[in-house]
Amino acid sequence: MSTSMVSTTSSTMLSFTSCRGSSRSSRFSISGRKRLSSCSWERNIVRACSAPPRNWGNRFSAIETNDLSKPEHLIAARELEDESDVLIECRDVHKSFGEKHILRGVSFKIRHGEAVGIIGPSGTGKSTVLKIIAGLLSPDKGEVFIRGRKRLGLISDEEISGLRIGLVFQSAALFDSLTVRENVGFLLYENSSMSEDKIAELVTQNLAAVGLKGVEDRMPSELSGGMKKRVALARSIICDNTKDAIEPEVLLYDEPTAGLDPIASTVVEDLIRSVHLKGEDVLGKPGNIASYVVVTHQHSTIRRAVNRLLFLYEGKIVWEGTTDEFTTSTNPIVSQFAAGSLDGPIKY
Ligand SMILES: Nc1ncnc2c1ncn2[C@@H]1O[C@H](COP(=O)(O)OP(=O)(O)OP(=O)(O)O)[C@@H](O)[C@H]1O
Repeated sequence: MSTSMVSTTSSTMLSFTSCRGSSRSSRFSISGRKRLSSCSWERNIVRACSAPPRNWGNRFSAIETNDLSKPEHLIAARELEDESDVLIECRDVHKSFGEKHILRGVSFKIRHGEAVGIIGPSGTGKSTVLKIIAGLLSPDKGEVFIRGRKRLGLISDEEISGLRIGLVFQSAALFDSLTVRENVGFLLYENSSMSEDKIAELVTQNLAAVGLKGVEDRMPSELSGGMKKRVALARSIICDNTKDAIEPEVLLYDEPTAGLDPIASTVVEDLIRSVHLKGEDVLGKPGNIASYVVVTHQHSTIRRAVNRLLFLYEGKIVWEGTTDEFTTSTNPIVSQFAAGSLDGPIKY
C-alpha cells in the first residue's frame, strides 16, 4: 500500500474569504427560513457527503511501502483483510499544480473506527490529500472510493451518499459576518427543516460538547484562536438528529492545533478524541464520528489524538505505522522527522 497526499489550506481559505463579503443584512428569507448564504460552495465546503457504519479495524503495523523486503506475512495479511469496513480509499492518486507534481501515487484506506494522522515535511501535499478526500479537489489521475463507490468529480456532484465527510480548516474558517450560533448551525439553517428554536438548542448542546457556554451571540472576532477552533469543531459535529438514520461521519482536520499553546492544544486534541465513537464528550455522551484523519506537525497531537500514522514524502506514502512505532522507527526519513534533525534524507 502506498499513499501520497497534498493539501492546500491557503487556496481554500481564499474561497472562504471571497464569500465572507456577504453581510448579515444580505441574508434573505425563504418560506420563513432564514438563509445565511446563497453560495453553493460554502455549503459544499462546510457539509459532508454520506454511508452506513460497519465493524471497524485498526490492524496495521508499520509498513515501509517501498521496501521490497517487506515480510511476506504482512503482504499476506493485507491481501486477506476484510474490506467491508473501509470508508475511504485513495488509490494511486496523482495531483499537480502547474509544473509541480505534488502527489505521485498516493494510496491508502481509512477504516471505520480509525483515528489516522497524516504527517510529513511542509509542502508535501498533506492538505491537498484532505481536500481530495473531501471532494474539494479532483485527482489528475487515480481514484477515490467512498464506501466502495468511486467518486466522480467534486463533491458538488452529490453522487455519493451514505457517508458524511467534514473538513475542519486550519484557521477554523468561520464566517466573520455571522454569529457563533449562525456559524455552528449553518448547514441546518440552510438544509434542514428543523425550526430555528430547535437548531438554536442543538447549537447550544454542541457548543457545550466542546466546552463552550454563552458564546452563541458573539462574533468570531470576539473569540480567541482556541475558541474559534472549538466553534469550528462544534460546527463540524452538528447534525440533523430528526432524521431516522444518522449517517456515520468522517472528519478531516487540517492542523487543528497549529498556533495554539500547549494547553489549548491538549484541549483540542481531547475534543477530537471525544467526538469519536470511542470517546465521550464533556456531557458524557459518546461521540458520533466514525473515523477521523488529522494532518499535523505537532508531536503532542500525534501522541494524543491519533493511533495510526501515514508519512507523506515526495508525493507518496513512504511509511505507515502506529504512533508508538513512529517514535521508535529506524526508517531514516521517519527518524529524522521525529527528531527534527537537519541531517538525513529530508532536505530543506
Ligand atoms: N491550489 C493550488 N495552486 C497551486 N499550488 C498549490 C495549490 N494548492 C497547493 N499547492 C502547492 O502544493 C504544495 C503542497 O501544498 P499543501 O498545502 O498540500 O502541503 P502541506 O503538506 O499541507 O504543507 P504544510 O505542511 O506546509 O501545510 C505546495 O507547494 C503548495 O504551494
